[in-house]
Amino acid sequence: MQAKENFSFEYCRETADWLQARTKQRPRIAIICGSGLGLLADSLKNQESFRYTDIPNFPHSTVTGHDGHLIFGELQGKLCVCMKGRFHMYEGYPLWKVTFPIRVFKLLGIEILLVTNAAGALAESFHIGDLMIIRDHINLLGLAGQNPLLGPNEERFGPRFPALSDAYDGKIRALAMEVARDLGYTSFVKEGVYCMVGGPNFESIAEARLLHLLGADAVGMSTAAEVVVARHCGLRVFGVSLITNQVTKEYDTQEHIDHHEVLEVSQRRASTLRMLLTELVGRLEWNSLSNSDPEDNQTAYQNGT
Ligand SMILES: O=P(O)(O)O[C@H]1O[C@H](CO)[C@@H](O)[C@H]1O
Ligand SMILES: Nc1nc2[nH]cnc2c(=O)[nH]1
Repeated sequence: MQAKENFSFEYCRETADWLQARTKQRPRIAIICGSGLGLLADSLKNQESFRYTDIPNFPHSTVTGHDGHLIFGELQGKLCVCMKGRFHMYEGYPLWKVTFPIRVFKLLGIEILLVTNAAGALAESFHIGDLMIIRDHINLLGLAGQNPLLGPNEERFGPRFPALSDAYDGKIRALAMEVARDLGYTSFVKEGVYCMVGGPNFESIAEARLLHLLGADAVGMSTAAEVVVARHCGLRVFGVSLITNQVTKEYDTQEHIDHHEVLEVSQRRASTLRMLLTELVGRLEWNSLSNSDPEDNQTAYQNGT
């Protein structure tokens, strides 16, 4: 149990206010770029960029492939805020800090969170370079008691006991599949279950076999904790994993995954992932996804109000 430090509403508010005092952009979509996947952030138009080290209360990126900038801008005419680099528990951050930006996003008016990550394949049918739309997750840390929502519940964000049975938005997943079909991506866009482990080591053979037996199709060291916090505060979530490696499940192999290989594949496939997400963002229709009207915020920004 965290004793002293934790999320507080005021702490998140301070960060959100700091950002809103420095940009007139009022996005409703937030995107988290996984390892080596920052290309998407670079393609935002009318960018306003903030270094994590300058943002009050924000953790700092320490991992190669996680640049450490929060970028506001437009994608397909829609205002977005993009984390070019995320935080992981293995960096030494408690999970409430790993997921701190999600609650800041909520206070910024974000309604939809798009998460990306690099992940290793456990399913035999997955290949390096595939994109896995996340249907569900196994939050291994959460099951073991390491949850970002530990501690007193902040009712202004959400309920004590949030449901997670519909964590990954069905409508957005269906739309993404439609986009994949239209782009001719169906041969390498799959759906599956992502498992979050703590890292930083990659899996032993026995661990890989266990995770596969548990129903995981891909494994990584992020995302599920972010999604727990996002769902707690009512954000709609879409997630996609880029399969950067096969997780070894056999003892007679000489293969050894390393982070350079993960980054090499991420960077090689980043433009494909960017295409899928750009097209998806372009097709997100607020009316069919939520009850509120995005025009309010878009107009406010365009008028400079
Ligand atoms: O999940 P993202 O941030 O994409 O990064 C993945 O890549 C790193 C391992 O190479 C780990 O941090 C793993 O979680
Ligand atoms: N835990 C884990 N994280 C990854 N991130 C990218 N590939 C992997 C992997 O094989 N295992």
